[in-house]
Amino acid sequence: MANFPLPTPHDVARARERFLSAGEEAEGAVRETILASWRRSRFWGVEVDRLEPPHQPDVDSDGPLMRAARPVLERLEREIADMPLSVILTDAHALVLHRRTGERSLNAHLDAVSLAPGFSYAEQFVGTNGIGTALEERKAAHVFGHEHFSERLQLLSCAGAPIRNLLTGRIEGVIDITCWRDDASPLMRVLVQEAARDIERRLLEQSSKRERILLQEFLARCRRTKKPVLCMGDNLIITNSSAAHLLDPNDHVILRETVAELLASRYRTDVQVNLSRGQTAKLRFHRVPGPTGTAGAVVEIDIMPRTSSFRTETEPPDTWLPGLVGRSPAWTGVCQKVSAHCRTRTSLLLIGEPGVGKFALVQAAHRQFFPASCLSVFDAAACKADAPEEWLREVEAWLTGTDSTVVLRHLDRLDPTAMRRLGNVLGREGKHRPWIVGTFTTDASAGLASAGADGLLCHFSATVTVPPSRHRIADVWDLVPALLERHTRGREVGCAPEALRILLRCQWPGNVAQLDRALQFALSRRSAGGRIQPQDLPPECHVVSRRVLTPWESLERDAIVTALIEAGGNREKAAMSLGISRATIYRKINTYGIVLDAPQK
Ligand SMILES: Nc1ncnc2c1ncn2[C@@H]1O[C@H](COP(=O)(O)OP(=O)(O)OP(=O)(O)O)[C@@H](O)[C@H]1O
Repeated sequence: MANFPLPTPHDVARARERFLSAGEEAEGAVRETILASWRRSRFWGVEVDRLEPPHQPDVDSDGPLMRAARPVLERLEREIADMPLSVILTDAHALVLHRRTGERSLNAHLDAVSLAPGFSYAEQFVGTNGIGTALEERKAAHVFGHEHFSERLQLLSCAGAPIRNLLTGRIEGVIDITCWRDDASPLMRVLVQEAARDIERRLLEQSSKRERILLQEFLARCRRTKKPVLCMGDNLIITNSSAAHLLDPNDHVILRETVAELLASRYRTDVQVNLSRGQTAKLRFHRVPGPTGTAGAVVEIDIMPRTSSFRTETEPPDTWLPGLVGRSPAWTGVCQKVSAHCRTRTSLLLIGEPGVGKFALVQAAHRQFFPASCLSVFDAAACKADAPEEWLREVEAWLTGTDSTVVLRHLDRLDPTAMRRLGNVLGREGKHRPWIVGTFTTDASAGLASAGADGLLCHFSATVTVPPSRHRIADVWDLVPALLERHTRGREVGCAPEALRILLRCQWPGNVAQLDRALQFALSRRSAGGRIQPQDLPPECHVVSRRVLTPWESLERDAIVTALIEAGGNREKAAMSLGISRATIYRKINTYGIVLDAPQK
């Protein structure tokens, strides 16, 4: 508490005027927390005369925070009924989830300044205010009248208190009371702090048995290791201090998605991911069972020895198949298995996401072990759904009449009847015995294993799952030069270290095929030669999220990335060129996980 007289509203108004017009910072004329917040608001580029907080239509009005807060809000609302006060609850990003106001004119004014459900009152969008400033300061804040940065908020006073998850210490939201400037009282701050504590207690009670189990498992693992450890449940991510030190916000996005994917799939192994600062991390994944189903996962993170931008060449492992590159254990393991099945002509179903290299593996193994015989490829995409006989007849003729290799590609495209009939065909023994390989493409968003493949498994003697690129990201080191070489015969085109870093950070939902397309795109922009630079890469390389976008969202994301690159990374210029507000571009950059590393030329 300050032990000198608090500045009068008149002093504050004058200090604000001088700060805004001349950048003067009159010591003592305004509280230090407010001055710090004004500086931040200026740094964010918040416009004093324009108030345009970003809007998100889908607010989570029945999430854990809202459920815990509901009785507390109802009690407060009863207490303030008919008073010129508004009670507001936001999430941890200052997005308003709930507002209840005791007086009509105040209600209308709050609508006019968009302090309403679905709008974000984060400091970076609206400047100093009780909600955003409490989140920035991570403690209760009150902002009276002229202390607000924005002109449009001068008539209001507000007090906000952060609500913490007492298990994790993470801030879950803010409870705020807002009133007219002249009705303000320091008691508002006391009131919101009490309400925040009540909500925190209820959140703790509500936190399910699952979270407690998960937390115990996390603590037990942390006691056994000094390595970075991360724990993830439905609404919970906890890290130990070495993980907190290691990971930045972009890594959190990557890890959250990877762990969610592992939780959703039957895939149970260690995976590799590339962190945004360039290290490769091996994730040791431990599923934690809950009272019903899975409670979540505890993940130990091993940082692999750092390789420089130019990795040292080592001898290719004997598992390498001709024309294929990659030396991650996950990939060489797959090469080994396919080679073994090829040598013994064991019929094989290869399962994996689009573009992971299933067909390339069969081609390479065939070339390695049966170089003199032919490879026959039947693509199920060519099998007519209403008349599959023709395709099946042709397949059968080859299966029973040749000892070459027969590849049945894209078996996922067959409908159940055609699959059953193909099963019968595969069951009939022919005079010759070719090596039969089926490929089954799974949906990237459905995880590694797919229920659709189950019906086919019994018709093949073995199955091999080809892991997606994001789980063997170190292979990108070898893939980039190999794929470039394919498209630039005779032309010397390399990849600058900064561009390679971006390629290593990408999640590649379309796998090697997508990496190949990205390199072809970059080459088309480098027709004059020279090394590929970050700005040559396609827009999807500049994002860290792997959320599946609608076609419209992809177009929007690409337009924003392109505008940002053209504006040299300047968000304001990019927003202007797109004809959208600065607040909107900030929100979209967050939503799409757009990351532009260095200032772009
Ligand atoms: N390890 C690798 N080394 C070199 N090229 C690779 C490797 N893996 C994949 N490729 C290349 O990536 C592209 C996609 O591979 P491929 O067609 O085999 O994928 P797929 O898994 O069969 O895809 P889909 O299921 O979508 O048909 C091809 O150009 C292939 O040559």
